Amino acid sequence: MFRSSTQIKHTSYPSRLIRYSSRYSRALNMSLKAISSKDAAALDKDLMDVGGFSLDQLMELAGLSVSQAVYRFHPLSKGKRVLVVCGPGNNGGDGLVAARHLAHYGYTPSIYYPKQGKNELYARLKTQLENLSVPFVADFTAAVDSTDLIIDAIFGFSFQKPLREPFPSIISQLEETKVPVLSVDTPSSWDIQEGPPKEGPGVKFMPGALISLTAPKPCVKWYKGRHFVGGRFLTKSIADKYDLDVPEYAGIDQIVEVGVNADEKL
Ligand SMILES: NC(=O)C1=CN([C@@H]2O[C@H](COP(=O)(O)OP(=O)(O)OC[C@H]3O[C@@H](n4cnc5c(N)ncnc54)[C@H](O)[C@@H]3O)[C@@H](O)[C@H]2O)[C@H](O)CC1
Ligand SMILES: [K+]
Repeated sequence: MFRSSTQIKHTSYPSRLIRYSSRYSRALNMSLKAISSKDAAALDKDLMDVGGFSLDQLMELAGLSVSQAVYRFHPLSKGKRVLVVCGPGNNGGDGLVAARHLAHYGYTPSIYYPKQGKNELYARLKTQLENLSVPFVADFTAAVDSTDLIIDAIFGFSFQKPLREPFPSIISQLEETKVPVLSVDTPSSWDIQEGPPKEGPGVKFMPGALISLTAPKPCVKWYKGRHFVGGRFLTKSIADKYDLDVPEYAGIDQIVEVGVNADEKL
Protein backbone atom coordinates (compact mmCIF):
# COMPACT_ATOMS: atom_id res chain seq x y z
CA MET A 1 0.00 0.00 0.00
CA PHE A 2 1.18 3.53 -0.72
CA ARG A 3 2.16 5.55 2.32
CA SER A 4 1.18 9.15 2.76
CA SER A 5 3.82 11.87 2.57
CA THR A 6 3.98 12.15 6.33
CA GLN A 7 5.14 8.53 6.52
CA ILE A 8 8.00 8.98 4.06
CA LYS A 9 11.27 9.50 5.84
CA HIS A 10 13.16 12.45 4.43
CA THR A 11 16.56 10.88 4.70
CA SER A 12 18.25 12.37 1.65
CA TYR A 13 17.80 15.55 -0.30
CA PRO A 14 18.71 16.36 -3.89
CA SER A 15 22.14 17.88 -4.11
CA ARG A 16 21.52 19.86 -7.26
CA LEU A 17 18.21 21.00 -8.60
CA ILE A 18 17.82 23.05 -11.71
CA ARG A 19 14.67 24.69 -12.96
CA TYR A 20 13.95 24.79 -16.67
CA SER A 21 11.31 26.85 -18.31
CA SER A 22 10.70 27.85 -21.88
CA ARG A 23 8.63 30.07 -24.05
CA TYR A 24 6.47 27.02 -24.73
CA SER A 25 6.33 25.79 -21.18
CA ARG A 26 5.62 29.29 -19.90
CA ALA A 27 2.75 29.40 -22.37
CA LEU A 28 1.49 26.27 -20.67
CA ASN A 29 2.27 27.85 -17.32
CA MET A 30 4.66 25.00 -16.63
CA SER A 31 8.31 24.72 -15.69
CA LEU A 32 10.18 21.67 -14.58
CA LYS A 33 13.10 21.02 -12.30
CA ALA A 34 15.84 18.58 -13.21
CA ILE A 35 17.08 15.65 -11.15
CA SER A 36 20.64 14.31 -10.97
CA SER A 37 21.34 10.66 -11.80
CA LYS A 38 22.06 9.91 -8.14
CA ASP A 39 18.71 11.31 -7.05
CA ALA A 40 16.90 9.69 -10.00
CA ALA A 41 18.18 6.28 -8.84
CA ALA A 42 17.19 7.05 -5.23
CA LEU A 43 13.73 8.20 -6.39
CA ASP A 44 13.23 4.94 -8.31
CA LYS A 45 14.15 3.01 -5.18
CA ASP A 46 11.66 5.07 -3.15
CA LEU A 47 8.91 4.36 -5.68
CA MET A 48 9.56 0.66 -5.18
CA ASP A 49 10.45 0.48 -1.45
CA VAL A 50 8.02 3.09 -0.15
CA GLY A 51 5.60 3.58 -3.04
CA GLY A 52 4.73 -0.09 -3.53
CA PHE A 53 5.61 -0.24 -7.23
CA SER A 54 7.46 -3.08 -8.92
CA LEU A 55 10.12 -2.43 -11.56
CA ASP A 56 7.83 -4.09 -14.12
CA GLN A 57 5.14 -1.52 -13.43
CA LEU A 58 7.47 1.48 -13.59
CA MET A 59 9.01 0.23 -16.82
CA GLU A 60 5.58 -0.45 -18.30
CA LEU A 61 4.45 3.10 -17.55
CA ALA A 62 7.75 4.54 -18.77
CA GLY A 63 7.55 2.55 -22.01
CA LEU A 64 3.89 3.49 -22.48
CA SER A 65 4.92 7.15 -22.19
CA VAL A 66 7.62 6.60 -24.79
CA SER A 67 5.09 5.05 -27.17
CA GLN A 68 2.77 8.06 -26.75
CA ALA A 69 5.64 10.46 -27.40
CA VAL A 70 6.37 8.54 -30.61
CA TYR A 71 2.73 8.79 -31.63
CA ARG A 72 2.83 12.57 -31.03
CA PHE A 73 6.26 13.20 -32.63
CA HIS A 74 5.97 10.74 -35.48
CA PRO A 75 2.33 9.79 -36.18
CA LEU A 76 1.62 6.75 -38.35
CA SER A 77 1.13 9.04 -41.38
CA LYS A 78 4.89 9.86 -41.29
CA GLY A 79 5.85 6.20 -41.69
CA LYS A 80 5.24 3.05 -39.70
CA ARG A 81 8.73 1.59 -39.53
CA VAL A 82 10.39 2.19 -36.16
CA LEU A 83 13.82 0.87 -35.25
CA VAL A 84 14.21 0.59 -31.47
CA VAL A 85 17.84 0.51 -30.38
CA CYS A 86 18.01 -1.00 -26.91
CA GLY A 87 20.87 -0.90 -24.42
CA PRO A 88 21.63 -3.43 -21.66
CA GLY A 89 19.83 -1.66 -18.77
CA ASN A 90 16.38 -0.34 -17.91
CA ASN A 91 16.55 2.34 -20.61
CA GLY A 92 16.66 -0.56 -23.07
CA GLY A 93 13.76 -2.15 -21.17
CA ASP A 94 11.70 1.02 -21.71
CA GLY A 95 12.44 0.65 -25.43
CA LEU A 96 11.22 -2.97 -25.44
CA VAL A 97 7.97 -1.97 -23.72
CA ALA A 98 7.47 0.95 -26.13
CA ALA A 99 7.98 -1.36 -29.11
CA ARG A 100 5.17 -3.62 -27.90
CA HIS A 101 2.74 -0.71 -27.57
CA LEU A 102 3.80 0.63 -30.97
CA ALA A 103 3.07 -2.75 -32.57
CA HIS A 104 -0.45 -2.57 -31.13
CA TYR A 105 -0.88 0.99 -32.47
CA GLY A 106 -0.14 -0.22 -36.02
CA TYR A 107 3.59 0.61 -36.34
CA THR A 108 6.02 -2.03 -37.56
CA PRO A 109 8.80 -1.94 -34.95
CA SER A 110 12.06 -3.84 -35.16
CA ILE A 111 14.63 -4.14 -32.39
CA TYR A 112 18.39 -3.85 -32.41
CA TYR A 113 19.63 -5.20 -29.08
CA PRO A 114 23.38 -5.79 -29.31
CA LYS A 115 24.05 -6.38 -25.60
CA GLN A 116 21.10 -7.94 -23.87
CA GLY A 117 20.70 -7.37 -20.15
CA LYS A 118 20.66 -10.39 -17.83
CA ASN A 119 17.56 -9.43 -15.83
CA GLU A 120 14.75 -11.96 -16.43
CA LEU A 121 12.41 -9.01 -16.95
CA TYR A 122 14.16 -8.23 -20.23
CA ALA A 123 13.79 -11.86 -21.33
CA ARG A 124 10.04 -11.68 -20.68
CA LEU A 125 9.73 -8.42 -22.59
CA LYS A 126 11.60 -10.05 -25.46
CA THR A 127 9.22 -13.02 -25.45
CA GLN A 128 6.24 -10.65 -25.58
CA LEU A 129 7.71 -9.02 -28.69
CA GLU A 130 8.54 -12.34 -30.34
CA ASN A 131 4.92 -13.37 -29.80
CA LEU A 132 3.90 -10.29 -31.80
CA SER A 133 6.41 -11.27 -34.53
CA VAL A 134 8.51 -8.16 -33.87
CA PRO A 135 11.92 -8.92 -35.44
CA PHE A 136 15.25 -8.61 -33.61
CA VAL A 137 17.71 -7.50 -36.27
CA ALA A 138 21.46 -8.05 -36.43
CA ASP A 139 22.61 -5.58 -39.10
CA PHE A 140 22.37 -2.11 -37.60
CA THR A 141 23.49 -0.20 -40.70
CA ALA A 142 20.90 -1.94 -42.90
CA ALA A 143 18.23 -1.35 -40.25
CA VAL A 144 18.98 2.40 -40.08
CA ASP A 145 18.72 2.58 -43.87
CA SER A 146 15.25 1.04 -43.89
CA THR A 147 13.34 2.76 -41.11
CA ASP A 148 11.23 5.90 -40.73
CA LEU A 149 12.09 6.62 -37.09
CA ILE A 150 14.71 5.49 -34.58
CA ILE A 151 14.13 5.21 -30.85
CA ASP A 152 17.34 5.65 -28.88
CA ALA A 153 16.79 3.48 -25.79
CA ILE A 154 20.49 2.73 -25.32
CA PHE A 155 21.47 4.55 -22.11
CA GLY A 156 19.59 6.57 -19.53
CA PHE A 157 20.59 8.08 -16.22
CA SER A 158 23.15 5.35 -15.35
CA PHE A 159 25.40 6.08 -18.35
CA GLN A 160 29.06 6.58 -17.41
CA LYS A 161 31.48 7.82 -20.03
CA PRO A 162 33.47 6.76 -21.99
CA LEU A 163 31.42 4.68 -24.43
CA ARG A 164 32.42 1.02 -24.51
CA GLU A 165 32.11 -1.40 -27.43
CA PRO A 166 29.97 -2.00 -29.39
CA PHE A 167 28.35 1.39 -28.83
CA PRO A 168 30.80 3.94 -30.36
CA SER A 169 29.91 3.04 -33.96
CA ILE A 170 26.19 2.82 -33.11
CA ILE A 171 26.26 6.34 -31.67
CA SER A 172 28.24 7.61 -34.69
CA GLN A 173 25.55 6.26 -37.01
CA LEU A 174 22.79 7.83 -34.89
CA GLU A 175 24.47 11.22 -35.10
CA GLU A 176 25.01 10.97 -38.86
CA THR A 177 21.63 9.60 -39.95
CA LYS A 178 18.96 11.79 -41.52
CA VAL A 179 16.28 9.53 -40.01
CA PRO A 180 14.53 11.29 -37.08
CA VAL A 181 15.58 10.04 -33.64
CA LEU A 182 13.62 10.12 -30.39
CA SER A 183 15.78 9.59 -27.30
CA VAL A 184 14.50 7.97 -24.14
CA ASP A 185 15.37 9.87 -20.95
CA THR A 186 18.74 11.17 -22.22
CA PRO A 187 20.46 11.39 -25.59
CA SER A 188 22.72 8.31 -25.38
CA SER A 189 26.44 9.17 -25.04
CA TRP A 190 25.66 12.47 -23.26
CA ASP A 191 27.01 12.89 -19.77
CA ILE A 192 24.04 13.20 -17.43
CA GLN A 193 25.42 16.34 -15.79
CA GLU A 194 27.70 17.76 -18.46
CA GLY A 195 25.82 17.08 -21.69
CA PRO A 196 27.27 16.14 -25.08
CA PRO A 197 30.78 14.66 -25.21
CA LYS A 198 33.53 17.14 -26.09
CA GLU A 199 35.00 14.78 -28.70
CA GLY A 200 34.39 11.44 -30.38
CA PRO A 201 31.06 9.70 -31.05
CA GLY A 202 28.08 11.72 -29.84
CA VAL A 203 29.72 15.14 -30.13
CA LYS A 204 27.12 16.21 -32.73
CA PHE A 205 24.26 13.98 -31.57
CA MET A 206 21.04 16.03 -31.25
CA PRO A 207 17.89 13.87 -31.45
CA GLY A 208 14.77 15.51 -32.86
CA ALA A 209 12.77 14.53 -29.79
CA LEU A 210 13.52 13.63 -26.19
CA ILE A 211 11.24 12.15 -23.57
CA SER A 212 12.46 12.70 -20.03
CA LEU A 213 11.12 10.15 -17.58
CA THR A 214 9.86 11.40 -14.21
CA ALA A 215 11.87 14.63 -14.57
CA PRO A 216 14.48 16.11 -16.94
CA LYS A 217 18.09 15.26 -16.25
CA PRO A 218 20.62 18.14 -15.99
CA CYS A 219 22.00 17.48 -19.49
CA VAL A 220 18.69 18.73 -20.93
CA LYS A 221 20.30 22.17 -20.65
CA TRP A 222 22.15 21.39 -23.89
CA TYR A 223 19.15 19.89 -25.66
CA LYS A 224 17.37 21.60 -28.53
CA GLY A 225 14.36 19.85 -29.99
CA ARG A 226 10.92 18.65 -29.02
CA HIS A 227 10.85 17.72 -25.37
CA PHE A 228 8.29 15.52 -23.67
CA VAL A 229 8.05 14.37 -20.07
CA GLY A 230 6.49 11.06 -19.10
CA GLY A 231 6.36 8.46 -16.34
CA ARG A 232 2.98 9.23 -14.83
CA PHE A 233 3.66 7.56 -11.52
CA LEU A 234 5.25 10.40 -9.59
CA THR A 235 3.29 11.14 -6.44
CA LYS A 236 3.14 14.51 -4.72
CA SER A 237 4.92 13.16 -1.64
CA ILE A 238 7.87 11.77 -3.59
CA ALA A 239 7.97 14.87 -5.80
CA ASP A 240 8.13 17.01 -2.66
CA LYS A 241 10.91 14.91 -1.19
CA TYR A 242 13.06 15.51 -4.27
CA ASP A 243 11.75 19.04 -4.80
CA LEU A 244 10.35 18.13 -8.22
CA ASP A 245 7.26 19.20 -10.07
CA VAL A 246 4.51 16.73 -10.92
CA PRO A 247 3.89 17.51 -14.62
CA GLU A 248 0.40 18.68 -15.50
CA TYR A 249 -0.80 15.70 -17.52
CA ALA A 250 -4.04 16.27 -19.38
CA GLY A 251 -6.85 13.74 -19.26
CA ILE A 252 -5.60 10.24 -19.99
CA ASP A 253 -2.26 11.39 -21.48
CA GLN A 254 0.93 9.72 -20.27
CA ILE A 255 3.08 12.57 -21.63
CA VAL A 256 3.31 16.34 -21.49
CA GLU A 257 5.15 18.33 -24.12
CA VAL A 258 7.39 20.96 -22.56
CA GLY A 259 10.32 22.99 -23.87
CA VAL A 260 13.83 23.92 -22.90
CA ASN A 261 15.00 27.46 -22.46
CA ALA A 262 18.43 27.51 -24.05
CA ASP A 263 19.09 30.86 -22.35
CA GLU A 264 18.53 29.52 -18.87
CA LYS A 265 21.72 29.85 -16.80
CA LEU A 266 22.63 27.27 -14.21
N1 LIG B 1 11.53 6.48 -12.55
C1 LIG B 1 11.88 6.41 -13.80
O1 LIG B 1 11.98 7.44 -14.46
C2 LIG B 1 12.19 5.12 -14.38
C3 LIG B 1 13.06 5.05 -15.42
N2 LIG B 1 13.46 3.91 -15.99
C4 LIG B 1 14.49 3.88 -16.99
O2 LIG B 1 15.65 3.35 -16.42
C5 LIG B 1 16.80 4.08 -16.87
C6 LIG B 1 17.96 3.84 -15.97
O3 LIG B 1 18.20 2.47 -16.00
P1 LIG B 1 19.54 1.77 -15.49
O4 LIG B 1 19.35 0.31 -15.64
O5 LIG B 1 19.85 2.29 -14.14
O6 LIG B 1 20.66 2.30 -16.44
P2 LIG B 1 20.83 2.57 -18.00
O7 LIG B 1 19.78 1.90 -18.78
O8 LIG B 1 20.99 4.04 -18.14
O9 LIG B 1 22.24 1.93 -18.35
C7 LIG B 1 22.89 0.93 -17.58
C8 LIG B 1 23.56 -0.09 -18.48
O10 LIG B 1 24.40 0.55 -19.41
C9 LIG B 1 25.75 0.10 -19.26
N3 LIG B 1 26.65 1.22 -19.49
C10 LIG B 1 26.75 2.35 -18.73
N4 LIG B 1 27.69 3.17 -19.25
C11 LIG B 1 28.21 2.54 -20.34
C12 LIG B 1 29.23 2.85 -21.30
N5 LIG B 1 29.94 3.98 -21.20
N6 LIG B 1 29.48 2.01 -22.31
C13 LIG B 1 28.80 0.85 -22.42
N7 LIG B 1 27.82 0.45 -21.52
C14 LIG B 1 27.54 1.29 -20.52
C15 LIG B 1 25.82 -0.45 -17.86
O11 LIG B 1 26.84 -1.43 -17.75
C16 LIG B 1 24.42 -1.04 -17.70
O12 LIG B 1 24.36 -2.32 -18.32
C17 LIG B 1 16.26 5.47 -16.92
O13 LIG B 1 17.10 6.34 -17.64
C18 LIG B 1 14.91 5.24 -17.55
O14 LIG B 1 15.04 5.13 -18.95
C19 LIG B 1 12.91 2.60 -15.56
O15 LIG B 1 12.43 1.89 -16.65
C20 LIG B 1 11.72 2.69 -14.62
C21 LIG B 1 11.59 3.89 -13.79
K1 LIG C 1 18.58 7.07 -24.33
